[in-house]
Amino acid sequence: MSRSAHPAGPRHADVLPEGHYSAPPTDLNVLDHKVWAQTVGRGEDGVVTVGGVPVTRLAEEFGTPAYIMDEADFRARARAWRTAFGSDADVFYAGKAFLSRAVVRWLEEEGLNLDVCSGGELATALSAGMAPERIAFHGNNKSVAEITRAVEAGVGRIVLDSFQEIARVAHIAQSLGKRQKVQIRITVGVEAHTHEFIATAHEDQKFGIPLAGGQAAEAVRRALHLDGLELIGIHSHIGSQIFDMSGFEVAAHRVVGLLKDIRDEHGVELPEIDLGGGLGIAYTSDDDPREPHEIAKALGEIVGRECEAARLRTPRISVEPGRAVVGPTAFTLYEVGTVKPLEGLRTYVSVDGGMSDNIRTALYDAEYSVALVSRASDAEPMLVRVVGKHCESGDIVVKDAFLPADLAPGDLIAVPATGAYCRSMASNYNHVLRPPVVAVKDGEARVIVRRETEEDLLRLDVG
Ligand SMILES: Cc1ncc(COP(=O)(O)O)c(C=O)c1O
Ligand SMILES: N[C@@H](CCCC[NH3+])C(=O)O
Repeated sequence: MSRSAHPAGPRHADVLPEGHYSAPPTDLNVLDHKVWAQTVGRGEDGVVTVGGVPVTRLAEEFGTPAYIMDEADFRARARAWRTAFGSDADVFYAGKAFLSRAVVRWLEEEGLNLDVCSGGELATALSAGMAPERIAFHGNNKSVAEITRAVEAGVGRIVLDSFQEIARVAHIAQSLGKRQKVQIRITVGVEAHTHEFIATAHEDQKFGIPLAGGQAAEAVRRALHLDGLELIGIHSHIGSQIFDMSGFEVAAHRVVGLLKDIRDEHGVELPEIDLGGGLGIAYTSDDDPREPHEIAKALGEIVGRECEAARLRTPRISVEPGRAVVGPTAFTLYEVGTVKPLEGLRTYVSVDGGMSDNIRTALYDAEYSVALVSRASDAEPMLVRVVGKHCESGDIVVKDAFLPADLAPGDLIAVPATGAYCRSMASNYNHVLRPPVVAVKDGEARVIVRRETEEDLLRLDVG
């Protein structure tokens, strides 16, 4: 995710501080569709529209800050994954990226399944009418209550993450008189090229059972002999926001290797493998994401080739994209509150949200871009840091970016590519109310997750 510092042109060369900014774009009014949702555009009056609706109308009707989601774009991306993987594979959307009942319905209509990783996500899916057999249940520490609910509901699979969980799920299923379909999540020992907090396939982290030292093989041995379990496959998820395909390829190779060992030891050919999510998206114009059909082709080829060499029946593949489906489909709309130029440094632009609606910059040093969306401007670019309203100097939304020098309080600015892991990781820090999610399509806008109110906040405070 790193970018190198560029000389920023004569106007800035003598005043720019150390940083990781690119040169200012030649025209700040242009919106790059690498990072903006597909139906976003700038009208003749300079106001940005999405799904045919001007952002000024959205701000008036729904307030700011707000996450604005392009429903047509979400559906198109979901469909692109479905089409790329075809009928021999399953696509499980990872609900942790962003989940709401409307999203569950879109997924069902577009033919995607759903990965949930908590009782809350499971409850959301079930309450929206998702067929339980299309749900995969994840997590490294599912509670007994969560497992019981999932087994009772009849989820399509539970992904087992530890030896204790193998025994726990078997016991719960058996006591409910059921045989639960399960996969075992293994750690393939790949160092994914991403931020260390979101890499999950190296050995020294909490997820999965290591392939190393025969541990995964031992987990399979146990699962195959427990009456409450039907072992249907092996799962691997190497991390998130990954551009380099080689990690996925190594993972696929090692998972197929384990299938072969299982066949050789037990005479059983497991019918499925899941290769997780993790495909990166463009947060800035410097990022070059891979397309679903590229990953489908690469994974299909490697699994097919290796299974043929091992004389294994090719298992059904599944994948779990989250960010790559929903990330690019939304932007966060903010109103500018104050504009504070710091001589020789940069201009601090304070917005009406911050780290409570987007923690990713503080947590992962993530990079974002930003644009003035309530009007066009021909003013010179100025180097800005977009910050929130929280009592924290690390409350940064966009670390280094350029906005027009005539930016003023009351202007609307928007940060694109905030569909994934922003609303789902939002907090009430400083008792700030979480923003709504507004879905826009064909000239219509509707709230799919409403803005939190002070009543919502106080309802929980029962002391
Ligand atoms: C098991 C599992 N599957 C899928 C995902 C989705 O990842 P991403 O949003 O990067 O596609 C995650 C999160 O990293 C995960 O932990
Ligand atoms: N929440 C992370 C990714 C973790 C994905 C879940 N395993 C992000 O915002 O990038």
